[in-house]
Amino acid sequence: PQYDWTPYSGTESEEEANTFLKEYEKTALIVWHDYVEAAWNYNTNITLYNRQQMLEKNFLMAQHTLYYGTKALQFNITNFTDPLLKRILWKLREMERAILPQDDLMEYNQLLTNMETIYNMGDVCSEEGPCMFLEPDLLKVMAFSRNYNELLWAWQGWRDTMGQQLRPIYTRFVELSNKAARLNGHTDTGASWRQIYESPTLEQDLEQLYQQLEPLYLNLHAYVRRALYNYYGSQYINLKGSIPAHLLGNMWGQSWINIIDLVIPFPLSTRINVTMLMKSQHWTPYKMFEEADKFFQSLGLFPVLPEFWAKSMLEKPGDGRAMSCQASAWDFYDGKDFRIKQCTGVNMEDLISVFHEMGHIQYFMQYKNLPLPLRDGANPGFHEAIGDVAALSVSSLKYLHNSDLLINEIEDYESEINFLMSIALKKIAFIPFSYLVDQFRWRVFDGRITKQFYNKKWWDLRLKYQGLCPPVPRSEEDFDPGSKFHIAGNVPYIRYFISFVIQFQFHEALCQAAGHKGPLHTCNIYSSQEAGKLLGDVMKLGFSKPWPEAMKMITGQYNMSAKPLMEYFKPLLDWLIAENVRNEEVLGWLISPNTYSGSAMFSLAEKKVRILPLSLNSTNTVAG
Ligand SMILES: C[C@H](N[C@H](C(=O)O)[C@@H]1CCCN1C(=O)[C@@H](N)CC(=O)O)C(=O)N1CCC[C@H]1C(=O)O
Ligand SMILES: [Zn+2]
Repeated sequence: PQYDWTPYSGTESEEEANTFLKEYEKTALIVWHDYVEAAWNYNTNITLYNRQQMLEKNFLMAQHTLYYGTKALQFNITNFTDPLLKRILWKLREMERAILPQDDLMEYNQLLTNMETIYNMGDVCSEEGPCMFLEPDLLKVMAFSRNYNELLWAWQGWRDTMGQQLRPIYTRFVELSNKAARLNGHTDTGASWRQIYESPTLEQDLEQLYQQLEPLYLNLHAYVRRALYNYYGSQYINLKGSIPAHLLGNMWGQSWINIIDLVIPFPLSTRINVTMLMKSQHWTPYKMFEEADKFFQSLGLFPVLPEFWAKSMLEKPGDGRAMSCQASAWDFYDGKDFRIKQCTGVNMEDLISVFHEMGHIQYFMQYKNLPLPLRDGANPGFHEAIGDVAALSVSSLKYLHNSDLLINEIEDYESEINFLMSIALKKIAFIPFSYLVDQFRWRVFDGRITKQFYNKKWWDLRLKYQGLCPPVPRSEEDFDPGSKFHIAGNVPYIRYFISFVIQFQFHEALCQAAGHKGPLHTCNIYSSQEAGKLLGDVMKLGFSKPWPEAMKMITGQYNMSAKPLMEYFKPLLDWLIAENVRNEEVLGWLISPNTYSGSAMFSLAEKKVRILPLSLNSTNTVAG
């Protein structure tokens, strides 16, 4: 497109603004599609050529964003009446990196692509055997090894590979990111990330939700710490302390589902081993995606389109190419091309991931006819929640039984607790992690965390919220946050914390619409058109209304609430409290002096042990 930089007078009418938006839309569709296509080619096949193409297309897209964003600023929208027109112009004004001077923009994109490339091509090598990539090799070790030192090898190896390389790049990246944020009128990048939620009390609201959920986490943490103590012994586990971060079955300790064999409450009762049944029934990745597609159709929602099956990458190709295996969903903004890239394995954890990604695809399809700037979730947490809401039904014993993924299901108390534990190991364990990632980044962006303390502050937050500690001393030569995809790839993370809270609100509302009777955790909304309509109507809104209105459409209330989540896990919390009382557990962990090698930093010893009134029904916490 040719850019005519003559400024508007500021007296333009709404009609002229609408003409402007039509031109914007026509050109944006082309420029965005070209960029997404190039990004897809790079992420599915990392070569120098594909990387160069992606950088070029990103640069062209940035020029387009800068031109139309600058023009959008010249309209005097205060006297406009059309709310949608005002909302779209408001959205266009946020130009993010495109506002940077060209050399800064080039550097910004180089830094970001370097971090992504390092992350996607990172591997850990040892004397014997081939080098291991993160996915699936190292993730398999973290999930299935029960050898303390083998787990440490994978955990430390990945951080050694990632940390030292990413630290200098990330430090410079933060500077440029903040420069762009300030040019866009924000104080820093974190402020511009939070603005999308349109809520002046966002941080307080989130802290309040966290406080409500903390007792659930503290009880799960104490119970799992006991189980790990029983397995690994007292020389590795301190029953009053934090848990070594590499023993939870996951590279980041964000989901504990893989150690269910060590923590299952009633080992002799119904053991859900969906993975084993999927393999014995010869499931394939393709069938896993078909299962998810069928689920959404059963709700009266859209089936995925032919392009999805033709153009997605549902398995890692066997040709040894370098690619990003982090599962992701892609909107090509042409109303028919929507894809998923996932290195899918035939197992339950990946089936849940399939539903998560297919939730994004469903959202893309539902809002595909909206003006481009409104093709987004009501807020990013909404986009993350859709697939997980479906997965809550799919994980239910009823659904698993109907799809022959569960045999001899006995609906007794013990199998109920076993079931709730399996869900809690994913959902409750994730709460503190998903909360702390952007607590860290907001502070890095606003300067409360300065670059010489990146790693210490990261571990302070990991200790404070997750009650995890590094199994070996860490120093400021390391950059452990960089071991996580979303930090290397600069993808905000608070959206997942929000999703994990609101998905239970959605689940409760959809179960009610589906006429479900009985405890929330037994609900399965499969084939409920009523539930599907609620969800579909909200997705069709896209970003056209502030998210509290979308929230009200589904749940009848405007705000986020932890109640449905607490309600869902109530039977488990009661069991956990009783179990922890019986074992005389100390809830919480010592915030002991952390010794850091290298720069020999010491943090002040805060002897803060949380002692909870362990009465059976109170779940409030009192800081000791
Ligand atoms: C496995 C999942 N992959 C992300 C997702 O699906 O959100 C990918 C990578 C980052 C963004 N993304 C997208 O696909 C976006 N295009 C979606 C959109 O359109 O907004 C992921 O990273 N998850 C899921 C649970 C927590 C987190 C994790 O694994 O830590
Ligand atoms: Zn997602």
